[in-house]
Amino acid sequence: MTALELRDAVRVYGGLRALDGLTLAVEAGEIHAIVGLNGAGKTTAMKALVGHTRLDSGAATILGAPAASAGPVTFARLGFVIDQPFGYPELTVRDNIVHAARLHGLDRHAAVSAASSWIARLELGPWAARRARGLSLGNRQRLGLACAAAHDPDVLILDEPTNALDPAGVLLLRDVIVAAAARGAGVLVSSHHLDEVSRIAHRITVVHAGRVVGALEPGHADLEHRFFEMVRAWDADHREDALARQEAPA
Ligand SMILES: Nc1ncnc2c1ncn2[C@@H]1O[C@H](COP(=O)(O)OP(=O)(O)OP(=O)(O)O)[C@@H](O)[C@H]1O
Repeated sequence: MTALELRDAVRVYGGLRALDGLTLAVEAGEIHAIVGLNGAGKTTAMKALVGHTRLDSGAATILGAPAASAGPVTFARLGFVIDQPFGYPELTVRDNIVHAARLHGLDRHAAVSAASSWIARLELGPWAARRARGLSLGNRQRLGLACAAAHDPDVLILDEPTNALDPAGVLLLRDVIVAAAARGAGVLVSSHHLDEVSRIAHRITVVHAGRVVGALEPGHADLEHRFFEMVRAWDADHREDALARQEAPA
């Protein structure tokens, strides 16, 4: 089953085509990584998939439902961290996870139990009773992951989840992603760390200038080199588009 799909997605901000005909899909049980330079369109693609930005044309679907009009039943099956990790600053780490799980449909007992197990799993124990506003960036990222994943979603979307994580956090995150896919969830993850995505992704798609410009083979040597080759080849073939992107008004 297709967990997520963007088809011919176009999103224009001012004069800039943040998405310019982007098409990609994530199947159930699949880890699909998107990689690209700053400004390539990765976050915009994810926002379109969760209905946080509208498309000018094309389609975005979650579990077969149009993303823009997906209701609570669909959203209860989705978990995501896009841009800022989720977390109410005034709530404790534990209460944040409980509330996130409740918002995703778990009853109180299941939510409390999920919070305890995710605090242990992401090694957040020392901070469980602290308010989120006092957390370090890395621990906020761990909390955001727990809030996105504590209800065992069928679809998980993670935008650069390793950003602020220490090496222990990266290992924990890797386990969460691999385990989610192993139980059948579709996972879409964006990253600048080709080595990291190469370890876990089933598919790596290169996004550039708001579109798909190629795919990298996970586990293959010298992914950076191949990545830059693809990006430069596109720029060379589309000099005017590349220049227009640099000069587009903000
Ligand atoms: N709300 C907005 N208003 C105007 N322009 C925007 C907006 N959101 C994104 N953009 C522009 O759209 C383009 C794609 O941005 P996006 O955040 O999707 O890139 P990205 O691939 O996630 O980049 P990064 O790796 O830096 O996070 C960029 O040029 C960005 O400046």
